[in-house]
Amino acid sequence: MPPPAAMLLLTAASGPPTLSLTLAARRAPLRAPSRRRLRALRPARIRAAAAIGGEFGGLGRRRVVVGEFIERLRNVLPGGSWWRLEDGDEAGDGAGRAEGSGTTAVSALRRMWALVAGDRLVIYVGFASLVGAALSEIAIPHLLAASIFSAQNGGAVFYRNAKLLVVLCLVSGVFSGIRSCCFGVANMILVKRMREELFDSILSQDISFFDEETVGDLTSRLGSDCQQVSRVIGNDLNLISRNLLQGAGALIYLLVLSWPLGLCTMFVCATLSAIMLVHGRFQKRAAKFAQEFTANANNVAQEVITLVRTVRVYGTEKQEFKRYANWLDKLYDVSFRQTVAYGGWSLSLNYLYHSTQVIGVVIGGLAIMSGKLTAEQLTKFTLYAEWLILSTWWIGDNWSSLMQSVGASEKVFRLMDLLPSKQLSSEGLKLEKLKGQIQYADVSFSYPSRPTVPILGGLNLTLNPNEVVAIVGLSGSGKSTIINLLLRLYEPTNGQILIDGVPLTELDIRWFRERIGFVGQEPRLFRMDISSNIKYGCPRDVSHEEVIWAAKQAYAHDFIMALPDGYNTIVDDALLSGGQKQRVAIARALLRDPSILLLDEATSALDAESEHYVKSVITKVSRDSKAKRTVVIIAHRLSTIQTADRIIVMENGNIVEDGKHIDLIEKGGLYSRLARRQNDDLK
Ligand SMILES: Nc1ncnc2c1ncn2[C@@H]1O[C@H](COP(=O)(O)OP(=O)(O)OP(=O)(O)O)[C@@H](O)[C@H]1O
Repeated sequence: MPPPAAMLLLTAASGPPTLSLTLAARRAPLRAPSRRRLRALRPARIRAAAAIGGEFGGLGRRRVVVGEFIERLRNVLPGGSWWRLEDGDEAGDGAGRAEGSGTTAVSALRRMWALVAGDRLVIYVGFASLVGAALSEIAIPHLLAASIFSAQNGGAVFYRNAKLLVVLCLVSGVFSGIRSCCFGVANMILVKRMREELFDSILSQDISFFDEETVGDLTSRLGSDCQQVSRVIGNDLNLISRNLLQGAGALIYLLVLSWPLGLCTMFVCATLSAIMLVHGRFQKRAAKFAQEFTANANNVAQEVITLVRTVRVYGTEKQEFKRYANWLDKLYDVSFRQTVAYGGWSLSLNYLYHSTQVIGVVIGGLAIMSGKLTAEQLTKFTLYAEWLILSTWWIGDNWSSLMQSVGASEKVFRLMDLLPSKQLSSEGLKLEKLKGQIQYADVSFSYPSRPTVPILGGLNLTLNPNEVVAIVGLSGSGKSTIINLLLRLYEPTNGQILIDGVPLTELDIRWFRERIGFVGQEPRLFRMDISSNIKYGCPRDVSHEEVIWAAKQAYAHDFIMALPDGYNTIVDDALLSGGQKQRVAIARALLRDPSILLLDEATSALDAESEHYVKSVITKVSRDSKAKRTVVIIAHRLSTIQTADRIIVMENGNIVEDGKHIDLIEKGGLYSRLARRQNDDLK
């Protein structure tokens, strides 16, 4: 029997099933339930008995052992605390978040239907084939028994039955093939749409959303959670419908054949269905926990692999392995309970299945002896009873799998339901020309993830068109935040930003961003060739010559030409030095020919010579009389901004000085102290 899906969740995202199962098993040897947990769960009554045992010797100790055993037994029996996943056990600390809104199977299926409704024809054909296959299959046991017993008498009836059997086998085979194919296709469509919608929803969230969500969590939702849902149509619904039809057919046949025997079988099936519902509900809850633990494990893996150089240098491999293995242990724990529950479900099935056969043979045998039933009828009964029980089993099996998928779909749908960032959905103004005047009017701001920490308090600042303004100040004083607000990555909590006199919130944000060139503190590159990295996001078509021009302006051309494939060399974040990445980012910004150029520590990773050249390029570009632009430069190295028209000095989210280099030096305030310290450092 297949392992429950939770055991494979991790695998779906990160490797072949066997590998992760082995890993999980190696990390956490079989244990049920853990002693540590049982000790924690042991009631005060037993602890008191233990104390008494200490005082009164052997008899007391034996009572404690028996008491412990009974308590353990109660915990692992159905309804015991071991099955209550929400309790403060090992699974609990990460799973508080696993508690969902309680999506029901019906509402989850309705959502899934909405995703595939565009291709409903495939599903209709699948269902039609399903009915065809089920009807032809349901007649097979009847014909089988009839053929065997007609063979005793020989002759035409036997040959007719045999011919019918062949035809039915063929028909059911063809219909089954079409059914599997159609449901498989529908399933692929479902997963594809689900991933597309989820990715689209994630991409359209406000930036503050990404301050709170982790990459591992989100990729888990896109990877393993969507994969888990992928079995819904292809497997679960398909097989549940088929077995419902076949089971109903078998039940009607049994009741017609012999109603007392039919009722007996019905009773067994009702018991199985009740167990199935309880089991399904448990699997749904467990799936949410497994999903949460998988996401946490993915988070750790993602973080550690991204920061592998830091891990290696600080020698924390073992520590990180433990952090990862800790989540695997939790995943193992919950999967272990799922497996035990599955075992209980199989045990009930086997027991009830064989009981039905025994009851059928005993009651049927008595009926044959009393002449109320023929041997042929009893054979047919046995075959259909078996069919009915197995159908119920399949329904139960797929029901629990369906519940796991519903559990996994909850978070996916919740993410899909998040409203997109307003700035992406609203149409705004497009000015005839962006002159480049920027005005911060009484702007206050706190990051949404830390709403009680004020970063800017009533900032008033006007940058004139074509002005080159440098912002300096101590680390953490809010310099980058000013740029983040201008880029509308965050919205001010108070006040507003005006561009050419128009509130930034009223402008079409795409139009505005197209006119901005931005080089961040730690520019990141996409895994594609250098030329595409330079062209990235450029709102107009650009020729290769223009790309080379921008690269030359940013002093990137020489190092690019030294790479194996020149401009066609595939690069990513790890394949270039910090200074090289910065130069590519500067080239990217210059290629846009922006009206506003924002440079946040754009020269911090450059060597002295490149910095000198890039500095002159920035000065040249910002003073280009043909292409006038407003330039905002954030810099720690004050030598890079001495020629700026204005220097703004920030301290604790406020502007404390504003003027030209020479004036600020003479003033003897924070700027001159910073400049002096840097000069002293150079001596
Ligand atoms: N996404 C964020 N969420 C919460 N707080 C943030 C976020 N980004 C920055 N901060 C906080 O806002 C404050 C100002 O940060 P900011 O990056 O604007 O400073 P800065 O002057 O540019 O610093 P540096 O010169 O070191 O880059 C800091 O205290 C920082 O911890």
